[in-house]
Amino acid sequence: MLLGCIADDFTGASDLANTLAKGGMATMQFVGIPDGAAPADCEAGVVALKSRTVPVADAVAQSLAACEWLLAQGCTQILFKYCSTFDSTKEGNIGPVAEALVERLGADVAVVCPVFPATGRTLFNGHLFVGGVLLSESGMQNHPLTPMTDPDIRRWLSHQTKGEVGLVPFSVVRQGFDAIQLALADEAKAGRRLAVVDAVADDDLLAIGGAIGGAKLVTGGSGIALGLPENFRKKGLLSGRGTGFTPGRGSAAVISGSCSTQSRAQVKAYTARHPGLAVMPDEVMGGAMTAKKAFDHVMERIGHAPMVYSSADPAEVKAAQERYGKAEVAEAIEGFFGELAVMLADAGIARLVVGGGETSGAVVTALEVERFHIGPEIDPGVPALAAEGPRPIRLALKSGNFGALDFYDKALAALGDA
Ligand SMILES: Nc1ncnc2c1ncn2[C@@H]1O[C@H](COP(=O)(O)OP(=O)(O)OP(=O)(O)O)[C@@H](O)[C@H]1O
Ligand SMILES: O=C(O)[C@@H](O)C(=O)CO
Repeated sequence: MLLGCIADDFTGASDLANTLAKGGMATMQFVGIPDGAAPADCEAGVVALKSRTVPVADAVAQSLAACEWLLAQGCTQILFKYCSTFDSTKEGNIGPVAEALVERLGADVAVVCPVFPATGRTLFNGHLFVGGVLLSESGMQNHPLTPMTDPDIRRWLSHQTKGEVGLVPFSVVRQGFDAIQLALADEAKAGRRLAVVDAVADDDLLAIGGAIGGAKLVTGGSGIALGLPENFRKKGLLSGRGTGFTPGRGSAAVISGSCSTQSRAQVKAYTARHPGLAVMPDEVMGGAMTAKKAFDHVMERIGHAPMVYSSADPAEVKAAQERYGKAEVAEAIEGFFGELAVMLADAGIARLVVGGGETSGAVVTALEVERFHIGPEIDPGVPALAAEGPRPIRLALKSGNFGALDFYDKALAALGDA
């Protein structure tokens, strides 16, 4: 393995794996830290953790353990992937994990670059924009777990770190390779181990990627990986082999546990043309709706690729959280979807599409997936996946905010056919 990646959630991991596979690296996504060695032909490995919102010490310990495993596989560069909207609180976890990795790897300086232009995330003078709007005005200020109330990424990260955080502004990035390398060397000389780097377009990310070919540690969203495969290709290290993904054949279903605005619009578009079962928190909490009931409902309509969804608007979500507790209702719904996914896979469903990061984590864990082969991109940041493990199902894991309105139809087609 050449490039070792640590992702702080499951959908983020497949977003990054998608970029690396598109860049021509033989890429695998691992679910947690594997017990044994990676397959010998894996050039980029992405270890998917669920560490975005766990206590800081747990996130650091899990990330360091993933780093050790990746180093043992021969990786010469480590990439720490977090969300393109920099999802974190003032306490962490991005800063503490990044600093622990800097220390472990003896890195001079690591870039901090959440930029992902294809989904509208750009960074200018250290300020993060989502679709042209400042992060703190983009809706992310209302995120239930990691409200992003400050768009100044250097300032936000500084709350989380022991050391000072640097900045390589766009005026430098636009000058290209040499200027970026010089600026990063200056940050290192000044003792700044983390430097936020501006970028507004893919070309900027390619230039930054070229300039950090020799870096021991890279941190960012999936965009920062755009230029990395070329560094390995130039050294003649890439085989040019495919990723090992093959499409599935058989019936399909969709699960949506994401309540984001985009997910709710996608659910509406999908259920206008396919059967849909809306699942209410009250029913799940009270036992009126069980995974078995939903399973029977799906199986009666299986020829039409039905969807089961709990996606609801913010007022309904808030009401359910107030009634039962935020963690309790999330756990119950995630458990419900995990159980449903196992029943569907065991009944021979060949293709399953899941909406929502936490929901995806619950489903993938319940299915006991060990690793994924990466298939074609469905929409920016979301690839088709072929699972290895006790249930070799084809899956797509969609981040809440990603995907076009017709995402679910496109995803089912990308996963195979009936
Ligand atoms: N109707 C509902 N009421 C309350 N909570 C819900 C409801 N439906 C889903 N949930 C919970 O809300 C959370 C949704 O998080 P999830 O990560 O799956 O989606 P997301 O936040 O939109 O996606 P991402 O993390 O990729 O941006 C889950 O824990 C889910 O169980
Ligand atoms: O970077 C992103 O926005 C996504 O890959 C993600 O991490 C969603 O949870």
